[in-house]
Amino acid sequence: MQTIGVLGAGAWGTALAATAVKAGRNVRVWALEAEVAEALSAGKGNPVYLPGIELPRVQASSDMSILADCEAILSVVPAQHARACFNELAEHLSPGVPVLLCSKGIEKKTLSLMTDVVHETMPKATPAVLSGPSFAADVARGLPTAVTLACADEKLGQTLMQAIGRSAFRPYWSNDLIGAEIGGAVKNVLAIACGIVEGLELGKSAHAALISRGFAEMTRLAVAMGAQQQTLAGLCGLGDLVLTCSSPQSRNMSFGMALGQGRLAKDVLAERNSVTEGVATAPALTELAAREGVAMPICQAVHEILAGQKNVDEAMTALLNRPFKHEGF
Ligand SMILES: NC(=O)C1=CN([C@@H]2O[C@H](COP(=O)(O)OP(=O)(O)OC[C@H]3O[C@@H](n4cnc5c(N)ncnc54)[C@H](O)[C@@H]3O)[C@@H](O)[C@H]2O)C=CC1
Ligand SMILES: O=C(CO)COP(=O)(O)O
Repeated sequence: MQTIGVLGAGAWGTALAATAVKAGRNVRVWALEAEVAEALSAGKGNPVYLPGIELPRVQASSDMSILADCEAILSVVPAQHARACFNELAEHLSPGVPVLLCSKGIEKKTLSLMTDVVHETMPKATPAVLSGPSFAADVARGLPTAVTLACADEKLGQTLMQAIGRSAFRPYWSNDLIGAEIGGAVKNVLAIACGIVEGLELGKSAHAALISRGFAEMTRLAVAMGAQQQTLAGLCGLGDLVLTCSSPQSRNMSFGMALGQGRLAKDVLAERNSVTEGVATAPALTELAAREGVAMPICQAVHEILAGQKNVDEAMTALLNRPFKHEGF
């Protein structure tokens, strides 16, 4: 597998393109913005979404035909834009090409996971999932990182791992796509909750309790949707939850911190050009949890705050006054 396409040139798409180049691949990138594509093609990196990071020259364009003939595609567009992008990508994709889903979210309108969106829009593509604790800036700087690469076919999984992996970027194979997807999507909503706890200065004990009880929510939903429980204990579940809930480098966590400090969601979001995936995933998760009959009180509290149904203090009081119960998942 020599030629890799990257759909989406935000911070993560850029970091993954850099990784694939370092792993020895030819890399072609589709960027929404022509100026981003021009900068990437000129060897100037991505001054809009990942400034200050060097990226050796890649072929980039804002015309999606650049991805035709790639042997694998890394999809790194925000979850709410994936369907529209895949509809366009379908015209350029050869049958059977693996599409490695690297974004973390659930489609709000349909409650679809990204693999579902691939099946619906590109039925001949082979979906796989890449998810785990990995800040784009860390990966682009070549700092050590490990991620889950979930793919139903182990041989194809090995091929994809060889294509993009290297010593500083270590993929681990799993056959559990649903577990990998749910882990990545839920941790973003929980990171907003952790940020709120941090912004309210409720202390590290509350923070740790939230991570543990949030992990129980993530696992419950994933298992109800057919995932293996052990997947959630891995990089794409607990690993990413710990990373994202522990650092204001996370957009979701820093967004939550701002809410905890009394700022309005719309004001914080208006200041950003980057995506805060948990904002769209929170309402989707609340609906999914109801559909699957699982309790996700922390994620629901985040949704209620974002929907203006409760303020931060009311949501926190409601969580703290839930009945005492058995600790299990
Ligand atoms: N930044 C990170 O450290 C990591 C991000 N991710 C995931 O990767 C995905 C992309 O995030 P980032 O690369 O950080 O994005 P970003 O926040 O750096 O940039 C936003 C991206 O959204 C794109 N965009 C905006 N409107 C669009 C539209 N209508 N159609 C298609 N694309 C559109 C922009 O072109 C840009 O590429 C998200 O799902 C995120 O959760 C996953 C792991 C790490
Ligand atoms: O997914 C990430 C790290 O694994 C990035 O998290 P944020 O989108 O919250 O910055």
